[in-house]
Amino acid sequence: MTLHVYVTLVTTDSYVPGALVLAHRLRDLGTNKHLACLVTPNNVSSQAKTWLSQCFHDVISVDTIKNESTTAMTNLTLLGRPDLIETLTKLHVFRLTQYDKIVFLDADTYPIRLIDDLFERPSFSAAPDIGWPDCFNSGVFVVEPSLTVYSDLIQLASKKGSFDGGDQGLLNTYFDNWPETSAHRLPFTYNTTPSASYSYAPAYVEFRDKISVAHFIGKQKPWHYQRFADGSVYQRDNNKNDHLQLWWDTWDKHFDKMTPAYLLSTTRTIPLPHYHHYPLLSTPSTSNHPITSKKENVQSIWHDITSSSISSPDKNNFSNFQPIIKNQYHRQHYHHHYKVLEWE
Ligand SMILES: O=c1ccn([C@@H]2O[C@H](COP(=O)(O)OP(=O)(O)O[C@H]3O[C@H](CO)[C@@H](O)[C@H](O)[C@H]3O)[C@@H](O)[C@H]2O)c(=O)[nH]1
Ligand SMILES: [Mn+2]
Repeated sequence: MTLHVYVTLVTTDSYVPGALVLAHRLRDLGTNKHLACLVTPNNVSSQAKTWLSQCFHDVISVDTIKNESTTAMTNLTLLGRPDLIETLTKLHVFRLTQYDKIVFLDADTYPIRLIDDLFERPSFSAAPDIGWPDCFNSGVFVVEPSLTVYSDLIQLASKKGSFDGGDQGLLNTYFDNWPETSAHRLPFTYNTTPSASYSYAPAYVEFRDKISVAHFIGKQKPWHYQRFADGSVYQRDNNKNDHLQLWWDTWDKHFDKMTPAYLLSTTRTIPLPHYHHYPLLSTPSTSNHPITSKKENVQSIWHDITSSSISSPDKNNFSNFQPIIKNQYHRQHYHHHYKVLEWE
């Protein structure tokens, strides 16, 4: 029997919510395939591993592959994602020869429909990247593991490095004939990046019903969003993204009201999705809004939080709010991030 497996990767606790929702969603869509999650020993807590092992058939511990060269750091800075220093760990997927065929999915992907047909695609298949369609995006790919390819990739990483500092640059250098081989080119609907949909909005409207996988690329992940008391996701931009709501619907389906609180009380290291128990603190406006460019405004929001009359059992547990403000602030004003953290 051929062993077909969906594989994802978690190198930090901060991506655990993504992996949990992904596994549940794949099952909700009716797949009978095996589900596996790669985890690294350093930044994934044992609490997180327990949760993952309840959702995945296999939780496989792998070494961190860190790209610490100066060039890698420069390239990742160019990409605006210095946090992706460990994504070469994804290369371990190539050496999972205990499986015959793998559909790899980033922890920030969300299947819209059953995608088992991907296992019929040849190795190596991937979909174009929205930023440079002659490169593939490495958040979704189909592969037959091979130790030779794995060691070639490791060698390439140490000799030549990755042009973006992450796995995507390296894989595109290795599979450099990909843009010319149509059999290996998955439709963009298998790796649609709604967070970047502004680049061709009319196409997004025209083809949205054909989307198979949404991929929330970039710094802002679905589990970072605030929600209104009715559970709807709070989105600032006019470019509203329905997929975000679907992601949260899956979260709500599988994790009851008490789950996040329970998790937070047992470990404070997993930044779990912000539960909608908390209403938004203020109506969006330029002067009094969580997303603000001024330190003073952040301070005033902090004051709103600490003195608010919101009645919630966790009213005094302000640490629940803190990550949200950090994240929103980070997204808008990346360069001030560390200053703000210090200030907090
Ligand atoms: O702190 C981290 C960072 C990454 N990951 C894992 O690595 C994946 C890639 O990181 P992600 O934040 O999803 O990157 P993207 O925003 O999707 O950026 C692009 O660039 C990355 C680096 O080349 C590629 O890995 C992605 O597939 C590609 O879409 C995640 O989904 C997780 O599975 C973690 O577990 N913890
Ligand atoms: Mn991703």
